[in-house]
Amino acid sequence: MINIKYNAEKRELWQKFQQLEAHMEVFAFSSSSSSLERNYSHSRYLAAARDIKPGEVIFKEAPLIIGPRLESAPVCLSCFHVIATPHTCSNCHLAELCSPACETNPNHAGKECELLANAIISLEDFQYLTSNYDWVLPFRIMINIKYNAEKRELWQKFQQLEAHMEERRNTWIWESHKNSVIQGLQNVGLISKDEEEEELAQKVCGILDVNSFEIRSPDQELLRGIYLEASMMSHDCIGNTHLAVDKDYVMTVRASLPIAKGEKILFNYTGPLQGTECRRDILRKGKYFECKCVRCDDPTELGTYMSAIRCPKCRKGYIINDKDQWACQDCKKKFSTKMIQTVLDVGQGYVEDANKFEQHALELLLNRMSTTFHTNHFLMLDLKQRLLSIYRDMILLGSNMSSRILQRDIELCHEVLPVIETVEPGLSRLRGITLYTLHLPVVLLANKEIQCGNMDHNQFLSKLEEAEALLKEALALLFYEPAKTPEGMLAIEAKEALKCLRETIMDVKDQVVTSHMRSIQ
Ligand SMILES: C[S@@+](CC[C@H](N)C(=O)[O-])C[C@H]1O[C@@H](n2cnc3c(N)ncnc32)[C@H](O)[C@@H]1O
Repeated sequence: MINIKYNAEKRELWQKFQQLEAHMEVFAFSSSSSSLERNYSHSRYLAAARDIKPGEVIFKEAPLIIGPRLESAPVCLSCFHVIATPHTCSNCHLAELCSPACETNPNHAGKECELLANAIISLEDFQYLTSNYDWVLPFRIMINIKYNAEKRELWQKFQQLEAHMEERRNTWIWESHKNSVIQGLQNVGLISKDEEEEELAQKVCGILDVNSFEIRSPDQELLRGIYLEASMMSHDCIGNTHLAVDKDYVMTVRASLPIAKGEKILFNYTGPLQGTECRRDILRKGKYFECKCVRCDDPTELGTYMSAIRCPKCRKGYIINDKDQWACQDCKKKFSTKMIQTVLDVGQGYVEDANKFEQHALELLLNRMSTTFHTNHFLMLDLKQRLLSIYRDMILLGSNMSSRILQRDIELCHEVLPVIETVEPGLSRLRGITLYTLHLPVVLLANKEIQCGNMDHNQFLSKLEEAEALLKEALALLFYEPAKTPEGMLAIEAKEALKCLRETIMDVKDQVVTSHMRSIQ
């Protein structure tokens, strides 16, 4: 300690010493379903301690800490509801809350409130602290975990999370945290201008950036939270887990696919419907590694062609990226990354502008973009998802939709389902939502057809049974969603819809039997 740690000249050696393995926590997370392992590069990961079936709970975990994201809308620092009418805490005169009742909420009351109350700050610092949220989570980690003797063990576990300090040092993110978070912590008197304290604060920021999970507040605003065990899951662009966070922010990690004993427990750190370049970029810039999973290694993205562009030369083939070279699969013409990026940027621009488009304009755009992009291209999937959500809302609001639009709704569902099944196989929230969405036009169209006399009772019955099978499958997938989340509420709706549909099916079956009896009398 005296020669290395407290010797400013040996800062680098102290850092190297600290990075040596101490085996502090090797068995700390071991449970009956998962164990903590290390790979050849000493990076830690979770592995199955036994064979795990889809739907089985691997572990449940409460967050170590939660707080607003770096660029959050104004949320109450106590209850995380979006602030409608701001209320400044009457004790610290700094924290923005949503009501006086939130002053006593333990998320803010106590040490945090006291420290902020005693901070001597300038008007400029005050303005910064009240209009930014980036300092809140590092601040909470420091006061609640680091400076809390009862949480020494948790602080040690937190400190052992990957921070990628060397990759981040002196980069834009390092400078940005220095000018915002670190200054914020200094302003409220939590850390001094000492180099070692700044280094520690940078480490806290790095750990938060690399390991936080995005979670949703009661009104769906995104927050970030640290889950010590869950953060040990490695990434794969095809995960084998299903994560759900309930209203108390407790996370349940279930197997989404069968996981054999010894296999890694994996979670997709990015979105399932993002293209390879985009996923790799997020992982490179935010998690500091190159993904080498089977999906990233396959230029066709497991046959989905989610990043493929139509070849402007032969107009038959698709341009895909094989080992950093974009080329048409058919005519073999090569294209520069710059040109592909330009095409993507233009497409991205159209999709962003389409944010407020209504259904007709979105359909036109989708049609226009289909001359450039593969039907499963991630930009096309984005538009298709938006259309599906518009059609779902129209049906649920009781709009009178034509048979043509209902057919189109069914067609879109059938276009996106195979992609979802490939990139998020097994227990998939997205598939559950899409199956629920699909059953609606199937029922409505069948009702229209029988009313117009285009369908007999047997055909009607078989369509209703098709919708019943879709709903049953949707329910089996949405069953794991915590109540009070949008997906949990959809699961309740799906359960009700299934009950009604089964009653209708019974009635129709009675009618079929009655008409059959009549016909033979
Ligand atoms: C949330 S942490 C996971 C736990 C971490 N391995 C540890 O030892 O603390 C994320 C970090 O793990 C590593 N990692 C996760 N998945 C990876 C993968 N598929 N390939 C390479 N590194 C990975 C990266 O360093 C990444 O920044």
